[in-house]
Amino acid sequence: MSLLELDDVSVTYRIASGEVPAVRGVSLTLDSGAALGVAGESGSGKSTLAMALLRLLPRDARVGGRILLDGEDVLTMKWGRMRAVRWAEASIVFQGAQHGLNPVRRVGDQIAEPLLVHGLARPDAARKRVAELLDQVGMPAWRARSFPHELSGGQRQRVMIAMALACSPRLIIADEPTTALDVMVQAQVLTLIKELVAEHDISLLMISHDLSVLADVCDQLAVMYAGRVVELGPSGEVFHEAKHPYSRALAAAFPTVGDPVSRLAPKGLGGDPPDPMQLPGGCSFHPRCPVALDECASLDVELWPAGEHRTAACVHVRAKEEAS
Ligand SMILES: Nc1ncnc2c1ncn2[C@@H]1O[C@H](COP(=O)(O)OP(=O)(O)OP(=O)(O)O)[C@@H](O)[C@H]1O
Repeated sequence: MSLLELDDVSVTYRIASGEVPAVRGVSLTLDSGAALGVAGESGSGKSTLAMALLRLLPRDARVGGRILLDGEDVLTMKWGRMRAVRWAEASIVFQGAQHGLNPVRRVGDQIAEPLLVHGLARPDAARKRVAELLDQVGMPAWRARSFPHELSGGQRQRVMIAMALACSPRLIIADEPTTALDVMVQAQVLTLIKELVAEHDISLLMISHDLSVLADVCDQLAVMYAGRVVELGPSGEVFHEAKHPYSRALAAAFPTVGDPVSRLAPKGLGGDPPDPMQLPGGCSFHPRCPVALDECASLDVELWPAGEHRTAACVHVRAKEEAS
């Protein structure tokens, strides 16, 4: 059964000079207990999509489509219900924990806050739960008394994860949870996320520009380009044998040391992602695509079946499918 279902979700920011179509017609599902990764370069709309899920976008953002969390449409929820859902049913871990934590409050108080606000524990029980949560993220209980500036980047990110776990949500959205960390700490935090998700049967929607990280943690991978999903499928398959030329280039941009598959992959992408206010006609990727055909300048192909449980939005995939 799907815990999260996105149906034709779009997000447009209204700014002084016009409209920015940041997310365009995204449909995805995340099953209970599963992990879905959303990959893409900077500006592809990943964070906008994540924020839309819990209605955390600024007022100038207009969201369309349907976002069903356990069958309930997030976009039409009353604010009271929305507040109850945040933390308790779905929580979010942001990129760079220094921005997510209050610098002048002890971390234990911050971890306890969602429990107290949602009336899930009285202060004494909340204190015990904080110690338990710190233990789960590999930190000693006395750290509850620390202020964020007394912790390392990795420890701060662990605190954010403890906060996200506090109310035992069914869904955690992790937006670049390890990007600001050095490689060793990144690996530790990723292992922690994997373990916690498996142990607590939590569904995970994880966002990263790094396909290799997502392939390691997630079951399914969605690759976004210019606000659209251009490829979707089991993560190992999308990472190692991507069907869309953009996913192939993205995978090649993060070669795995000693992995012959990634060494054979095409080189990283040239050029820049397009300005969403001036998207190229046809397939948005065609000006950067190494295998573009003339028709790609005018034809915007939808997601086509690309093997079992896989889809990709590319004219070559469509041609192969039509020929078979
Ligand atoms: N508040 C805003 N007002 C106007 N445009 C915005 C706003 N926030 C984001 N955008 C634009 O929406 C597009 C998608 O941005 P978003 O931050 O979702 O991308 P991203 O893939 O998460 O990038 P990154 O990895 O750099 O965080 C970008 O073109 C960005 O400039």
